[in-house]
Amino acid sequence: MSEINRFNYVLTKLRKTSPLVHNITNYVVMNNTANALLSIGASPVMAHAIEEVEDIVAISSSLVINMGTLSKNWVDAMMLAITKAKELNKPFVFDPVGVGASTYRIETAKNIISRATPNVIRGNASEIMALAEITSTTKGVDSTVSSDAAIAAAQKLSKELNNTVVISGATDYIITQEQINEVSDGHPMMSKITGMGCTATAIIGACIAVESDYQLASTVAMKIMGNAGNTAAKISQGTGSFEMNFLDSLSNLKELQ
Ligand SMILES: Nc1ncnc2c1ncn2[C@@H]1O[C@H](COP(=O)(O)OP(=O)(O)OP(=O)(O)O)[C@@H](O)[C@H]1O
Ligand SMILES: Cc1ncsc1CCO
Ligand SMILES: [Mg+2]
Repeated sequence: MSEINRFNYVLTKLRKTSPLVHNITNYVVMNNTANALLSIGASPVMAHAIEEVEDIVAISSSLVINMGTLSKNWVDAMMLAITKAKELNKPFVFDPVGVGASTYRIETAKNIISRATPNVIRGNASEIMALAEITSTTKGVDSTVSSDAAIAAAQKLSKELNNTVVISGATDYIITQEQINEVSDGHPMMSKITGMGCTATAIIGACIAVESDYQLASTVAMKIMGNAGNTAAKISQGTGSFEMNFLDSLSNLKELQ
């Protein structure tokens, strides 16, 4: 099977099975993320109450942990959810939003990773470099370095954790010890709308729910982002219409190119 056919096979599986994806994510992006998951054909649930996260993990096909807007109760809920996901063998993806920007984020990211290894980690270049404890200049939640600058950091992380590490940017790198996949689709406008990275992570969550080759699943997710971004950019006047057109493009995406 050609590479693009393998990608489309994963997309078809996603649309056919419509997996329930459990998100513990941030206040900023919660609505966009849920709509993006629905648009691509997955079924989102946003749930962070300590009282219910274990039950929600149990009925979901994957878990997305995003540390965009942290506070104590949310972190406690994340830890419970991660433990349950590992116990039940459900895949989980981690988005270390803004790690490096504060001691709290650094400590929380460390605690999350040591609770159980995320099957996939997706961040921008600054975040991946900070996570790999390589000197970085994280400024808030946006990246200050290009994605290729973080490749060595991602390889180090992936080797230590034996997982898939995704660096997003103009070119996305989807990295394991064995292989580096690259996706260069997409449009610069994508970095001008908040939460596009969080959407990428959530779509990785949807793909790992249906494909157990997590590097392949993550590559498909970044292709989905890139294809929809390309299509949306062609018909958008600016970032506002781009955001709306991006959802249209996700829902109308027939086949990955
Ligand atoms: N210059 C660019 N050209 C093409 N695609 C891009 C560009 N910059 C970002 N993207 C795409 O935008 C999406 C988000 O990546 P980005 O690295 O901006 O995430 P992020 O910094 O974590 O975003 P956020 O924290 O706002 O959610 C990815 O799918 C990536 O491929
Ligand atoms: C802007 C912002 N601040 C915390 S989370 C978030 C969404 C992008 O990650
Ligand atoms: Mg981000």
